[in-house]
Amino acid sequence: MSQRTVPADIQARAADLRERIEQANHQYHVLDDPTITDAEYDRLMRDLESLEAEHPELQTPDSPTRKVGARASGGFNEVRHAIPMLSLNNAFGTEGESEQERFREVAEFERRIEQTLDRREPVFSVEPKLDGLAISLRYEDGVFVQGATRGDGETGEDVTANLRTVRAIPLRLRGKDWPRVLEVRGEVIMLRKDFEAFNDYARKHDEKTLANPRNGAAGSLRQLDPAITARRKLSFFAYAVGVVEGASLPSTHSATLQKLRDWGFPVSPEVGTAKGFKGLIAYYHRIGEKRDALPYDIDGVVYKLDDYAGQQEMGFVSRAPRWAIAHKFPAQEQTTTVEAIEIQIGRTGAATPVARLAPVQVAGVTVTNATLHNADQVARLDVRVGDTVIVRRAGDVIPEVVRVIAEQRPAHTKAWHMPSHCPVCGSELLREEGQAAWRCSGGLICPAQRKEALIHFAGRRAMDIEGLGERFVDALVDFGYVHTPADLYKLTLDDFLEMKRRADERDGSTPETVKQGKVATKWAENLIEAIQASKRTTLPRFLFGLGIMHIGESTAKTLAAWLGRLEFVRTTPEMVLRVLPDIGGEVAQSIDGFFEQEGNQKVVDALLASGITFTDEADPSPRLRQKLGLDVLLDMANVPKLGPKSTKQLASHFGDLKSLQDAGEAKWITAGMPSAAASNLKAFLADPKASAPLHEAEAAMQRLVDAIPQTAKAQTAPLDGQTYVLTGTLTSLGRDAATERLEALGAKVSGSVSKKTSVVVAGEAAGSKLDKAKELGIPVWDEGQLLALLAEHEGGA
Ligand SMILES: NC(=O)c1ccc[n+]([C@@H]2O[C@H](COP(=O)([O-])OP(=O)(O)OC[C@H]3O[C@@H](n4cnc5c(N)ncnc54)[C@H](O)[C@@H]3O)[C@@H](O)[C@H]2O)c1
Ligand SMILES: [Zn+2]
Repeated sequence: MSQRTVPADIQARAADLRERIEQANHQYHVLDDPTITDAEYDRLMRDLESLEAEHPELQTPDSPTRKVGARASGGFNEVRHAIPMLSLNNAFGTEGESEQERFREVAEFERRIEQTLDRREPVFSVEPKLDGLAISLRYEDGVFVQGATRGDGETGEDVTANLRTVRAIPLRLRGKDWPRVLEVRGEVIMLRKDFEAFNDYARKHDEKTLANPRNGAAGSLRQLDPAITARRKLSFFAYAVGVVEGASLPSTHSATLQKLRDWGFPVSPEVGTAKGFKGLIAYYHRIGEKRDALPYDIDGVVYKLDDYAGQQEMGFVSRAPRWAIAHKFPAQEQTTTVEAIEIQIGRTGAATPVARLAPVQVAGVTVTNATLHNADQVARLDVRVGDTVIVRRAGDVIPEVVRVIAEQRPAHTKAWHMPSHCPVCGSELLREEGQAAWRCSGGLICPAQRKEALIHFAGRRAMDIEGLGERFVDALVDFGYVHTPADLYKLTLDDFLEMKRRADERDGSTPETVKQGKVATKWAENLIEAIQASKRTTLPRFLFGLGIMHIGESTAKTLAAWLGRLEFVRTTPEMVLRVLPDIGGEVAQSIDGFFEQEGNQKVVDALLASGITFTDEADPSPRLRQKLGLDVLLDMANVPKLGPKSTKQLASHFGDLKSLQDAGEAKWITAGMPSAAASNLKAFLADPKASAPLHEAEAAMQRLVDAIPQTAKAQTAPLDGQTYVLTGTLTSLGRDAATERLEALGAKVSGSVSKKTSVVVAGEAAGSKLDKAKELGIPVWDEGQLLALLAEHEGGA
């Protein structure tokens, strides 16, 4: 056999390439789950092609170099294509001086057509090469009857039901002059924005993400349940026709595309015509520059000889026409290795894991970092330092790691975990329940969050410093005038004028001070006045302004209402904070953690030293007495077998921890405690590590109770346990004031109506909440009724 003339190692290489290509084809075309990048696939294919060219004896009719796609077996009916759906030959750029050299393959393609047809500078249809899935749509008497995938070019899959859910595909043709039978070919794609939206959702809900839009399109179209296809937004562009019966088409491809537009098919607006090699390359550059801004992924452009007579004459090779070629762009996905996984802290404190990569060219740009989005995504992909990964860069989206190539993982890698502390400021990283994102808790002291923290601090609902907007905060921080909110109170008129001058200079605008002389200092005087005025504030505003994680306005109010003074908010340990209403473990931990941080303590001290005073500081609420005590402490201890009944008994017998401990096990049992629980409690108290927080909590409780004036009765607030919902415009009171006053009386104010709502107060133009209230039979009041309630109780408080 002639094969014997080919050296064994070459034969082995060809066999190896074929196997790898077949495997990749199966992954890509049948499973919609590629394991190598297109760039790598193209390299394998090129290697095989050149081996086969050098050793023609190696060529076999079933070589992947001669085949189109793959025959799928996905549970769909088969559709035979009367006219085969072919592939395209590819042209890649190479190194070279002139464009003729760099685009040698395109030049050869064009020259060959010139020579064969004996025509100078033929006209081509030039089109973006959409990166999706080729399909064929059959229309009979103007009605869509069948749609199929390309498959192996001869036989595809019947995906009619799924295609009917793609909006861009007309179910009925427009106009009248269409052929009785018309087959339209084109690409089903997923727009980048739909792809991003799909993945955003998946990452938030801890579901599998799509690797890229082409995968999204192919995977979605080949779902057995059309409802799933309908939910994934797919788009379509037409670029060719197949079978045509009962009418003749124009004589050129470009005129046919115009007809398709008239009949209601979307054709890419980037499609045009060009003359000769120069025209082709000009188009390539033009679309290349536009590539990032296009709403969809393209992996190149396609040049097609425009007139059908010429196409006929050029004919076909095994798997592709000779009258067309795909000119590829640099690939949007490449493989590289992960050198480190680091954390980046955003303006709002969000911690994003970022992969540091061995530098790699992706879509024409050197990429050294890629986002991993969030900790869940790292876990889902199981990205590790040392891994070989596929990186994708498309459009203006930041490059991202889309998958790990598991087979190439080196030995001894370790799974990655979110670090416990912020790399910028050292504060703890915390995660909100049910949220994918981790955040740095060092709001005030974290340089990464400085600007956002200042804007929050100065905000209307916090310290309310009018006029201190984003632009000034940017400048104050960038030029080093302000590091923490406390620095604001030290700023002088000269600081502001100087800062503004530099900001204007940086923005390239003419400084107003120069333009208008003295008058222009008024704004700075006003700002300083606003800063000084903000010193007289309320405790909830101040607490909210500190930007402690999880502390919204309402939690700030709860803290102030129960603990009374900043001093107590600062010193009450987590365990005790938890007994306050609506303050769960996470919130308590966050408050405690914040005030334990030395940097935060310094900032708060500096703020107080600058003269901040609270108009509403008060004694701790007398209601606290009921919430504190030995029974509550023992509850916190979580001693096994110690139920609420024994806790109560012990508390009433012994009063505090010390008396309890002094009394000893025997007396506890006499006091009614089960012996098993007693020995557990004994062990607990004997272990200083376990019981220390309890002692600390008891001391904090004592401080609070001591601060409650002896005369104050342990009264409950008049509206305790009631929930109000405010809706519409409250004209005489305003919603904020109404909320504040209701809460001061012990009521809860909620944003949504539920069965637990006591009353809905409806102002002007109240909307859906009113309907909901009626539906649930909840009393609806007007503003007058609310005012009457407030007057009744506020007088007596
Ligand atoms: N990563 C992998 O494992 C893997 C495996 C197999 C194939 N692939 C990718 O697929 C390519 C080969 O697949 P192929 O045979 O479909 O070839 P192709 O994608 O290079 O070219 C043919 C296809 O281009 C598409 N196309 C887009 N715009 C077009 C237009 N305006 N006019 C005509 N066609 C247009 C059609 O779907 C057509 O079928 C490879 O180069 C590689 O990029 C990747
Ligand atoms: Zn930080």
